[in-house]
Amino acid sequence: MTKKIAVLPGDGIGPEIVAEALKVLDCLKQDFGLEIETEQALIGGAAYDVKGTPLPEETLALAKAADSVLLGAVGGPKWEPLDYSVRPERGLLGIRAELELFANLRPAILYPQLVAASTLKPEVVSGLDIMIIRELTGGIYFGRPRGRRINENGEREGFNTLIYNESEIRRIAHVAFQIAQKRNRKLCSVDKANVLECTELWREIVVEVGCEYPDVELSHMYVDNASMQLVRAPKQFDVMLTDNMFGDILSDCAAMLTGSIGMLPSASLDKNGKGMYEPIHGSAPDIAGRSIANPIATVLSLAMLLRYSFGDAGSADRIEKAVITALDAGYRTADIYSEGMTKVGTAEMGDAIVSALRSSNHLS
Ligand SMILES: NC(=O)c1ccc[n+]([C@@H]2O[C@H](COP(=O)([O-])OP(=O)(O)OC[C@H]3O[C@@H](n4cnc5c(N)ncnc54)[C@H](O)[C@@H]3O)[C@@H](O)[C@H]2O)c1
Ligand SMILES: CC(C)[C@H](C(=O)O)[C@@H](O)C(=O)O
Ligand SMILES: [Mg+2]
Repeated sequence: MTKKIAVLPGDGIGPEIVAEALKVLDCLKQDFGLEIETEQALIGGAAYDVKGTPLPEETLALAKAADSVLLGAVGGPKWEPLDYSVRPERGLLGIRAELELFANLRPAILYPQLVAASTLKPEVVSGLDIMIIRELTGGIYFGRPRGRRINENGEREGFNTLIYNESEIRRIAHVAFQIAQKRNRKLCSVDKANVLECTELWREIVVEVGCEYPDVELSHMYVDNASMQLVRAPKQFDVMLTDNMFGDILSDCAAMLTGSIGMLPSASLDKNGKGMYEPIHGSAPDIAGRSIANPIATVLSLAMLLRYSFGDAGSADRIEKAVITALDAGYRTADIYSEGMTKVGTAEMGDAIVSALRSSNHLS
């Protein structure tokens, strides 16, 4: 049966990078017979400009009705003067919450072709393959009360609430342990249990859930140390489990170990495995409209979509191999460029991936 993907390009570089992922999808449909239909809708700044809201009702309805969602990126200085409630990022947080996408999987893999682009020395980083599991619908991002007020001294105050209940921690911990079981049976839970009660509870629950997975070696690390260890000796990690805000920060940090933030895809899943897929980076306003953004994170997000939401590991593998072939051929967008390589723009990188995909069909 034909499956449907809701495509939400967003703003900034979002439409540029999503266009390349759609080229890859078209190739899979034409050359490999995939039966998938797509429908686009507005989100973020693009939606605000037309509809006055970053998450129009019809976008949410489409996302709910579709089998899966592919998203580009949202946000930028153009919308920063707006009230927080209608900023582009609100659209993204809103759709994550509405679809109950609590499990965010952010794999950080260093392709051998990009060792020179990593910020770390080859011997420290070669072979890097980490899976960061980030809780996505709770914690300080969503905790209440939140807001701004004038305090008793007449000063302005801003406040947010870091809150997790037991079941929220338990369900993301189960996801992390199950992923660890399929990988190298090593899980590091990252928290700030030495200071914050909320993450003290996090650690307690993770230990409890861990009793159900005796085959997984569980360790704990404070987030400040974890960020240092990530850039000192990242290969000590296999699966990392952490909360919403720490996961946001640690995944950007891990991205640079792989050469660029333009390389990291993500899957955000609900309890039934329905998901939304997006690169971990933002709308990159500094390079938007110049056709130089790296589309690989978005193309790899499409691969994750096919693997996790549609159970099509074959097509996902094909896309990942095509990315490797394009890198092998020396194509590099500016963010991953190193001497001797061929510098290309967003569309040329997409074309190189599509042509690698096509040739893999002729070879098979
Ligand atoms: N998922 C999302 O939609 C998402 C994620 C992060 C940030 N944002 C939003 O994006 C806006 C810009 O945020 P920011 O500048 O802090 O982070 P950003 O990730 O957009 O950009 C950070 C830096 O990385 C570069 N970069 C990002 N993606 C790239 C790509 N594919 N290829 C090459 N270079 C790339 C940018 O040019 C910039 O120099 C903000 O409004 C922020 O809230 C959105
Ligand atoms: C834009 C923002 C709301 C978002 C987040 O903090 O979750 C982004 O940084 C991400 O990593 O997906
Ligand atoms: Mg982020």
